[in-house]
Amino acid sequence: LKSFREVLVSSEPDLQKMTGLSRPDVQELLHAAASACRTRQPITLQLQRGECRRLESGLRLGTGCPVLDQLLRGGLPAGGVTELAGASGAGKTQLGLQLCLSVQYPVEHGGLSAALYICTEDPFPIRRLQQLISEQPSLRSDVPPSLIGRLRFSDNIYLEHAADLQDSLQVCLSRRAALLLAQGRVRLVVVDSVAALFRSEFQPGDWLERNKQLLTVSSMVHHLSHEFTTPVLCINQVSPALGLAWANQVTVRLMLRRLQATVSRGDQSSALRRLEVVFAPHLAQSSRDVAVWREGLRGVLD
Ligand SMILES: Nc1ncnc2c1ncn2[C@@H]1O[C@H](COP(=O)(O)OP(=O)(O)OP(=O)(O)O)[C@@H](O)[C@H]1O
Repeated sequence: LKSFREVLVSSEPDLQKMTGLSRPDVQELLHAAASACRTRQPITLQLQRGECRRLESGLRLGTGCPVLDQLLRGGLPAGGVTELAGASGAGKTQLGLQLCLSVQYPVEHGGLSAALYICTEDPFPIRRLQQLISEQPSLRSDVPPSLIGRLRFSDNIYLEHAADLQDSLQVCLSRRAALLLAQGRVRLVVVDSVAALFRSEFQPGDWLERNKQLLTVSSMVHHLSHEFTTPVLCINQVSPALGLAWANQVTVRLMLRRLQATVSRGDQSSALRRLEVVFAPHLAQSSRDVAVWREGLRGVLD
């Protein structure tokens, strides 16, 4: 062994064989060689689970429900892509609609501005949106009713229907969404759903082209979110159906599951759901039980 490099590129067992030294002595040799090569003192980083400074102080978009906001530490991060995954009927669209309303409140009530809602598969549920609007005073008892009365919710949701990937969704994201965000007219983008287009447009054999397109879409939403410090919510029916190319661009992944149990309240009943943080740099892996009521998605307290 003639150089530090030779020591450092050898494995512990090889060094033991070459030198006849004991394991602790070989470890000492490696430490000594590493210290001799180091020109600067090492910096110690303390990483704590659930702590991420970049998102720590950042702006959040509240959901309108204190239980969900507590789970999400204030709501959706303004600079990041959140994926909401779950089976059909789980209530993903309900949460997407609710966020389109909560974004319209003043910042002190957890809002930001207006919303852009991009539908790919199903038509936009306009009737349900109208019901959610009329039920806002019941959901948002924290906001003065006079303020709620002044908000013109349906005037501040831009709707787009993107029926295919390249001609519609990519054009919508790169042109219309970018323009609305640059003009400051919108501060939330919901895509409902990304997976639907990939499911319908690609056969299993087209994986290379599929991954290429996926990367294009995922980097587009990522770019929009960071460039304009805007929360982007991507609703997907199954996850992680889109694979690694997609997963790498998502900041937060949430999963909404419909459970067997039912909960009742007055004349209403709802299937119990569980909203779970699958991963997020600033959140612990945790969950809350929720129900879908006339006024929207709300945490169910024990
Ligand atoms: N007016 C309402 N009052 C109470 N609950 C409602 C109301 N409208 C819808 N829901 C609940 O929301 C469910 C549908 O949720 P949603 O459309 O968000 O599902 P999803 O997860 O988006 O499904 P998909 O992937 O098929 O679009 C219904 O099954 C019902 O339980």
